[in-house]
Amino acid sequence: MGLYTKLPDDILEVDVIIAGGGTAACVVASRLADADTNLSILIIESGPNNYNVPTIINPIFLFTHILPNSNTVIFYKAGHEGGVANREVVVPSGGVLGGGSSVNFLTYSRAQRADFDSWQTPGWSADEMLPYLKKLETYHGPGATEGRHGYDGPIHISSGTYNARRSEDDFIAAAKVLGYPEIVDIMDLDSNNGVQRSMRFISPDGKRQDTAHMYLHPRLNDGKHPNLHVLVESKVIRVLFDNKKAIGVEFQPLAQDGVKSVRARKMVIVSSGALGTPSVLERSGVGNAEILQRAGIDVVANIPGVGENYSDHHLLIYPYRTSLSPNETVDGLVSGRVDPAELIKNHDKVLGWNAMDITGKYRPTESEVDSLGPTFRKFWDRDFKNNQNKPLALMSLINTFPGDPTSIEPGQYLSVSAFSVYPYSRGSIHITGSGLQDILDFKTGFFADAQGIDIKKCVWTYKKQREIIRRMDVYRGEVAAAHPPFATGSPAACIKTEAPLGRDVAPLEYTEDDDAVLEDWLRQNVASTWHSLGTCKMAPREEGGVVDASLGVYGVESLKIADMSIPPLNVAANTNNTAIAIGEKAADIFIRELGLGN
Ligand SMILES: Cc1cc2nc3c(=O)[nH]c(=O)nc-3n(C[C@H](O)[C@H](O)[C@H](O)COP(=O)(O)OP(=O)(O)OC[C@H]3O[C@@H](n4cnc5c(N)ncnc54)[C@H](O)[C@@H]3O)c2cc1C
Repeated sequence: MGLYTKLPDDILEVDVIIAGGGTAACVVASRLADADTNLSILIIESGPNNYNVPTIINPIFLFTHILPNSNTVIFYKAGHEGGVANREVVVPSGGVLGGGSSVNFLTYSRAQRADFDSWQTPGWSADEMLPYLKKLETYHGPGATEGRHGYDGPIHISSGTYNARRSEDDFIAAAKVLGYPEIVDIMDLDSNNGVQRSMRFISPDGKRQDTAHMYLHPRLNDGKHPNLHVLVESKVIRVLFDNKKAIGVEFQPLAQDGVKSVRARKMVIVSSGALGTPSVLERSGVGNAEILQRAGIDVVANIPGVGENYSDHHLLIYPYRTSLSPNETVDGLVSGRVDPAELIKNHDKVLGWNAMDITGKYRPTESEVDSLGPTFRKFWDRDFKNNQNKPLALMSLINTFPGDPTSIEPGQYLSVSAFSVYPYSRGSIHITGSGLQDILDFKTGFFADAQGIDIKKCVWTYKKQREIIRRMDVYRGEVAAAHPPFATGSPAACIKTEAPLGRDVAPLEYTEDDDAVLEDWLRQNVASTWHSLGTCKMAPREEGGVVDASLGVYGVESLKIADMSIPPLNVAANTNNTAIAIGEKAADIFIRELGLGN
């Protein structure tokens, strides 16, 4: 099998090197390997191998990957930022073979039609991306709109082996009262403003559908791809150039002293993720000349867009007390009352669950827009009002308390993971020195937009999700410590209740003081949704672009980027599906340019 922790001495040169072995990279490598089995390909991944690791292949262990001692994610730490009450936000990102697809929360979510179209790049419109969205999947869900899904691709999309039907039905009924109907397939690019029973990156028999297991490992193991090589536990330092042509990479094996290098005859593809790719480029001399010179790097190409335009979604998770039973949440597992080894031994059906049974895309009513003030109204009218395809927020139902279980009474909890989309604020990530050990200058930009629109979106989202949950039969009050500290006596204050409030309960009223408390709390608590993107955007060079429509880096030759660095604008979706589709599209482009296959 061509998977190594130390590169064999006889591999000095290959045709194609892929720097990073994450979500998009595994797709690109596999499709290139199929197109020509003689093409030699080397993936270099900084994280460990993921093959058959129980916490990866069994969806239920999803939360373990973001624990502080995790060795499957990279924690990118930002500096102190005013928009987030001077906190240092930490953004986890995939850090294992398979990248984010191997550690993520497995929610299947597709971008909206308007999102791909907004990129305004030939070849990347929604109609042009649909074939790739279909090619990647075998869809087992209910499809409302004909022709929108694929039925013979590597990634199985299904509802998995388990769900908590009572809370699922309850949420759907509560959301309906507020004007958000159940939509059978909200992921068809065109549907919006409703809720769906979750489809997941889980096969019908309960296994995670990451791109390493579904694309790469089968080819490494089938004996038919002898020229496909994967080096793990080795970090790419930089791309090597001959004049302006990319001819290889320099890398640091984590368990060995000394820097190594390997040459690429035809192409180098950087696929280290939106937070990893910019530093690889900058250490190679491709980036903003001033930043490079400050870091002591010789400039190969002055491309000021590298590391700029960072965006994410703005996440808040709101927990609630419930009347659910132990088999309807994963609180037992998260708090250590359930033994994971027993679940595995018994092939328990719960292993194939991600504890998130509902997803949804939501827009405010016109009167809710008015309640957010005249500046918000101006932006809404300009960017959303007449484009019914664009939601303002996405929300998922999580069947657990996802924080520190010792901070709450043992019990059964529900949480809403709520994130606003299309952020106006932008951040950046840059190197400060030439080595891997030099800290990165990372700004998330969260809530930094001058007009304060991004925080208003989260104000609306907070109120909306709370109204839905208050109408659920299983609702028993908020977990007050994880909600804004509204004044005692305010109608908005958190409550405990022993009985449901009913679907027709009157909406909560928020005073100006409550709104101030809410905004302050949002700044202190907003977090990453792990949907980093945009740091090497695909756009004209004079508009801050880093790659062209064929993913070629401006100013140099034979250097490509294929990962979530390239979307110029954000998408109203969890981003894994878009990353895989980018991998599929990139592979087609590279196969054509390399003259492979037919
Ligand atoms: C905790 C978490 C939960 C998420 N939940 C969901 C979800 O439920 N649904 C959804 O749709 N999306 C989700 N996402 C987002 C989604 O998984 C990512 O957008 C997607 O995986 C990004 O793919 P990528 O190819 O751009 O980068 P990645 O998959 O992150 O791949 C980059 C790879 O490069 C490697 N690397 C970095 N630097 C170097 C270097 N210098 N040398 C060598 N290798 C390097 C990394 O280790 C990584 O494996 C989640 C992400 C995370 C982290």
